[in-house]
Amino acid sequence: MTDSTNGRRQGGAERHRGAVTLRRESIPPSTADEKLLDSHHRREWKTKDAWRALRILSEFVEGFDTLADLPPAVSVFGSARSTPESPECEMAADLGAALAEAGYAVITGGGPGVMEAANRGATEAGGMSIGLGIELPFEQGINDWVDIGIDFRYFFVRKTMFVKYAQAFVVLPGGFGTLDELFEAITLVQTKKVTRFPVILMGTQYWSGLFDWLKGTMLADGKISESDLELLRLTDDVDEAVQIIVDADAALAEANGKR
Ligand SMILES: C/C(=C\CNc1ncnc2c1ncn2[C@@H]1O[C@H](COP(=O)(O)O)[C@@H](O)[C@H]1O)CO
Repeated sequence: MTDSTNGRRQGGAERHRGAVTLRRESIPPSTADEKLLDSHHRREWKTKDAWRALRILSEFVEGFDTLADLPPAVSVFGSARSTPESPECEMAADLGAALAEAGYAVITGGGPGVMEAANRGATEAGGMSIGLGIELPFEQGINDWVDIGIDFRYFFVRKTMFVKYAQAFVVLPGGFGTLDELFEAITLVQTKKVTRFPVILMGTQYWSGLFDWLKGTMLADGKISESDLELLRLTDDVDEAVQIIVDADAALAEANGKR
């Protein structure tokens, strides 16, 4: 690690474990998630897992405590690898700004690519920008456009926060991580574990192959129903995406008022 001209160390690899920041030789070879889920270390189950449960609990407490006062929010997902000039990052920045202007906080994974673009759009438009980071072997730290950032050790604790504090999910082009978040959300809505809320796919060309497969194979083979497919909305239009969310909010408020 070299020293920069202002006397501060240049940034290098960094790992975040809850409140703890680890650098250089202190970075462990594995993550907390890996240690929890690894079935090769059976002998640790008796001695370590009970303590891990307390750590998991503390992550829930930290998340609930920090996010409890958020205004209505939308979780935005997408690739960690997209470059700032990519069409999906431009769309994410526009979306972040439009959501902020409509009064929604924007929640992302706090990483680079689409996440950073959405956080940037929200911040530049004067909105609230949230980043829920995750400890990963190749993590890059929470992006600079996040106003409130939390670093999680455990994926499942972080995912609870994405769902609990969001009025809607918007999913832009991405890889496995994005698909995981998309299908978790849609499964929670399908099984009525959460109140029906919009799950919007943006980047119609990117998603069309998947959508066609869901319709032509999954639906055709009876593995999902027509109403399940209708849970997904597709658009490239930022204003339409925001309108879907606003309308769903209004419908929910009316339904709650009638109860
Ligand atoms: C891959 C690189 C950095 C990874 N950093 C991440 N930081 C925060 N959140 C992440 C990161 N990588 C994945 N995620 C989560 O999954 C989704 C994106 O995954 P995908 O596989 O790229 O689609 C995203 O929404 C995050 O919640 C260095 O380039």
